[in-house]
Amino acid sequence: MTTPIGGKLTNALLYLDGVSVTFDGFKALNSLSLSIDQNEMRAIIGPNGAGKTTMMDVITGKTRPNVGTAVFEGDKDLTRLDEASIAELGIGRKFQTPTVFEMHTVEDNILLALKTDRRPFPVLFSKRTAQERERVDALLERVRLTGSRHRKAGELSHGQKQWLEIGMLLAQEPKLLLVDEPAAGMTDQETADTADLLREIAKTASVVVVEHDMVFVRDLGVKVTCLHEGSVLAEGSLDAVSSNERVIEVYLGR
Ligand SMILES: Nc1ncnc2c1ncn2[C@@H]1O[C@H](COP(=O)(O)OP(=O)(O)OP(=O)(O)O)[C@@H](O)[C@H]1O
Repeated sequence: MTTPIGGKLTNALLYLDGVSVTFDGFKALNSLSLSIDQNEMRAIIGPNGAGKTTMMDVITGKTRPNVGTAVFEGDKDLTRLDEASIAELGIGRKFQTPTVFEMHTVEDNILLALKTDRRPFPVLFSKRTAQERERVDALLERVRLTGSRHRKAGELSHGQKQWLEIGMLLAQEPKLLLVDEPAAGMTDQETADTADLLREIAKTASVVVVEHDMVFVRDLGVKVTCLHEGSVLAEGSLDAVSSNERVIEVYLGR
């Protein structure tokens, strides 16, 4: 463990140390240690079953580690908080499949996600404040959906639905955004736009992206962590990680 800094365990935004999760005797995470800085974007790669999803589950409180440290902002023990409290701290998670309100318009989806009274009736039928309108406009612009604001979310392309859901998560003003395989099923153009979008988001929040698409990971241009059998196999630039013999052996292939 590091020395406490001003009463905090670490200056990192997210700090995992020695985290293990065992399912029926099988170690899905095996003494995993990982640290994400403020405004850092990190790409997580690794073969199927490496523990990527389980790691996200630990961070969001869905799964409790058997042992280990998981701390947010230096002093918030994620292993003692439930999922709702962790979301409230500012940790947002984007699952692989987009979940938007298909029958509502794009802008109403964003409005529903704003950090205000989120019950559908007051949100959709009460008068919107000028401030809310401004926030919705800014979020739509950010996720490249201004031109589609009046369309039903169900009519959007797969890539646009992913952006809409990212916009809904941004409406919650996360400090850390966890994103699971955002490029899966996207066109090349959508994939490139998504890399741009995530880089923009990383100017104001930290982002952890789990991804198998190496072209996309290269485009992100960030530090990469390769997981294998529940712990970190290699970490560094994509060039360094992808030329690591063990990474080639267990993941990238020859
Ligand atoms: N609830 C569970 N019960 C039993 N085993 C589980 C459970 N969740 C995950 N596992 C096992 O733990 C290991 C790690 O799984 P995990 O889903 O975290 O890997 P992953 O890196 O996300 O893989 P993928 O790339 O396929 O999504 C796998 O072998 C998986 O079968």
